[in-house]
Amino acid sequence: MTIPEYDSVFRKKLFADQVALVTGGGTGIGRAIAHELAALGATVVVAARREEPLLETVAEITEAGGSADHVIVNIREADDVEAMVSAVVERHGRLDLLVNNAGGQFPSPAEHISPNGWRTVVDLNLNGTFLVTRAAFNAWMGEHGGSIVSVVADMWNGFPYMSHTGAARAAVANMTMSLAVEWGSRGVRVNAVAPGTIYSSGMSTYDEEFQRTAAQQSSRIPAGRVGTESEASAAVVFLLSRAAAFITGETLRVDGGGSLLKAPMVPVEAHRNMPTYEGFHLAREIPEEWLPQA
Ligand SMILES: CCCCCCCCCCC/C=C/C(=O)SCCNC(=O)CCNC(=O)[C@H](O)C(C)(C)COP(=O)(O)OP(=O)(O)OC[C@H]1O[C@@H](n2cnc3c(N)ncnc32)[C@H](O)[C@@H]1OP(=O)(O)O
Ligand SMILES: NC(=O)C1=CN([C@@H]2O[C@H](COP(=O)(O)OP(=O)(O)OC[C@H]3O[C@@H](n4cnc5c(N)ncnc54)[C@H](OP(=O)(O)O)[C@@H]3O)[C@@H](O)[C@H]2O)C=CC1
Repeated sequence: MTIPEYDSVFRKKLFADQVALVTGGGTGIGRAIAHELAALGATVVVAARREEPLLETVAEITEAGGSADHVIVNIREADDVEAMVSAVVERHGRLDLLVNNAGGQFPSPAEHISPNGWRTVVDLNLNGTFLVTRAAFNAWMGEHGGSIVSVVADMWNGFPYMSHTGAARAAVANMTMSLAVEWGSRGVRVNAVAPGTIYSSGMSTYDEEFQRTAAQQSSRIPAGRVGTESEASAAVVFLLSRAAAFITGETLRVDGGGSLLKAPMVPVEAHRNMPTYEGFHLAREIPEEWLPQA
């Protein structure tokens, strides 16, 4: 099958002569970002643990007329990360753009997350993101400038049943602000994109029940639907580009307005387990009909 070039809204040579590293670039949102950057002239290196999806994405980009390459990495391993960034700079001579897109988690009530499960998700989404960011700065960007975008998540009102990832992504948003301040004088911009529910290929890594819950999110999104991989990619590409030259330390929500609603992602079970406080004996008692009905 012939692969058409990515139909980006941005202009063709926006990233000509620039080198981009996209972690998790073999699948889903990362793959869309890799395609879009390549269509806009960047040489793109995609990196992840599984080689097959990386090879497929590289082949697609090459077929579409772009320039791409891959590196195998586990971003949770500091040595792997150093080797990845060194390989990019050795092979391509520079590293202008970094997209920290690799990430993931599993749904679970907090009390059932094992210590190792918590550590694994925090290691991947927070520590891994830091390791890659630090390596890119030390190997190239600290001296030559650059632009970094990390993919986080809609965690502003907490992330029930994915509390590990909520904590890790909030920490990345905070780290984004710190690094924007520390590295501004080195010509490095640091931003993040927070997707809401995106119908990405990553959704099929979850079981049917989770996917059903995710599909039902449309009713609590002002846009009336979930998002596409391209919609997440466009926001990342904008923040990487010169059009965002005066934006740093920002986390841009790409969620169709979903994070503005107070409605929880999962309903609260009806219960009467939260005792009231009445410090004043003349205070009104909440009447029966205002309490949850069985
Ligand atoms: C019902 C909930 C709310 C619904 C809301 C709907 C709204 C949708 C919003 C969607 C937002 C986010 C979307 C996405 O991010 S899309 C997809 C991104 N991709 C992924 O998430 C990839 C899938 N996940 C994983 O690959 C893994 O979860 C992980 C990232 C953790 C990588 O695991 P790894 O293979 O390295 O880890 P191990 O298998 O070795 O396990 C390490 C410890 O973690 C425990 N674990 C792993 N999976 C689970 C599980 N499903 N449940 C419980 N525990 C798990 C595992 O047992 C290990 O711990 P122990 O050693 O103690 O056993
Ligand atoms: N889809 C959605 O609704 C949302 C997605 N996100 C986030 O967006 C990002 C992209 O997700 P999406 O495209 O949907 O899902 P995918 O599961 O397709 O993407 C996750 C990517 O991360 C890579 N990855 C995972 N662990 C590691 C690791 N230890 N080292 C290197 N690479 C790793 C995976 O490749 P491999 O397994 O080969 O290593 C995969 O390519 C993720 O961070 C995700 O959590 C955030 C909010 C909502």
